[in-house]
Amino acid sequence: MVKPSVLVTRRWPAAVEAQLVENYNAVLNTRDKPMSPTEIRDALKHYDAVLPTVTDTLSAEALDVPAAQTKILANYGVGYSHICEPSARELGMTVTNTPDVLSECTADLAMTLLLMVARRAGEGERELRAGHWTGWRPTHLIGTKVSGKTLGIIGFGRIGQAMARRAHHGFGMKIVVQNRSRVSPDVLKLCNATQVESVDDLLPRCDFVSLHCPGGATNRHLINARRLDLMKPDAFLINTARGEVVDEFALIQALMFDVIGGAALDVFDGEPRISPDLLQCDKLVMLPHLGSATRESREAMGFRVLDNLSDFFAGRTPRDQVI
Ligand SMILES: NC(=O)c1ccc[n+]([C@@H]2O[C@H](COP(=O)([O-])OP(=O)(O)OC[C@H]3O[C@@H](n4cnc5c(N)ncnc54)[C@H](O)[C@@H]3O)[C@@H](O)[C@H]2O)c1
Ligand SMILES: O=C(O)[C@H](O)CO
Repeated sequence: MVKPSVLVTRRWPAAVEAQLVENYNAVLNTRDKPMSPTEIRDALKHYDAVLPTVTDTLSAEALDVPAAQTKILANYGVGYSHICEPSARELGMTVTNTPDVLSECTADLAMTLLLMVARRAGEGERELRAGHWTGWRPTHLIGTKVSGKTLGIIGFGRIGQAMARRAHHGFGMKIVVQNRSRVSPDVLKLCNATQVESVDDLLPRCDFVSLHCPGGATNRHLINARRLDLMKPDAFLINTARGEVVDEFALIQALMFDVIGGAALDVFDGEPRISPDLLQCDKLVMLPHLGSATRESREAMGFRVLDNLSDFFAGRTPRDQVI
């Protein structure tokens, strides 16, 4: 039997690549450079499966391929807002993602960012490495206590709940959540969380606000100038969701004019390009999209893609089918 042809758009962990090559007629991207829209369109014409990541833009334009050979986009990652849903549907393509296996590690990173921005860890490290540390003193780099404070979580799905567990059970934080749909009382009870009706209700109540909703057009600029204004002047914003969820221009203004206390970002609008103005903000911690970047999660994400592919090619519904 001819093995299905599979294109992998980036380097993946070695053990997963080895399995892909064994099971499929797989082409790996040994250059590890993001594919251009033309390369993506070309791939859709020639491969049975394309395995993209967040760095590939599968826009309406890229998916405008009349005689596509590709029947499945098996995404490496849980967020799939880089794939145009209506176009994928129109082409009859199946789309899968890799939930769960990265939730704990992404929540760890969100907590890392929360602690770093509250305790001014980035500023401290920059000062020390620049050789500007003059020694311990009572007024040096005074941060904010985390324990017992109120954390607002926008998007109470897998990662939002993992974040709440860390904050509540580890740091005694009070949890307030806002989610698109109603959260079951049993789930709220696990962290003694309160669900509010809207983002506008949540923001003024919180000392920290952490974003865990998907990106895409619907959530673009969910956090804008008006909503930043609703936050407490000493509150902190943490974003490990998607860059477009926050209006970066509004955030820069809010940081420059002390509208909020600080922010910590793992994701950026138009990444890896970073607005030069963000680099000037001292009260900002920035990491290069590291949420799921552990050996364990990245391998598990790859094996989850393999599971989805083997279901699909065996004629079964993949466990992680999202489109
Ligand atoms: N930084 C990283 O490396 C990294 C890693 C993994 C995931 N992510 C991002 O995190 C997102 C969440 O992942 P997940 O597995 O928790 O997804 P999930 O589907 O389990 O949870 C998302 C939740 O957000 C809710 N939601 C959607 N829009 C909302 C809105 N406007 N207001 C309030 N709630 C809203 C949904 O109802 C859902 O409960 C992904 O889509 C991805 O973009 C980032
Ligand atoms: O959505 C995801 O899974 C991350 O952003 C990339 O791993």
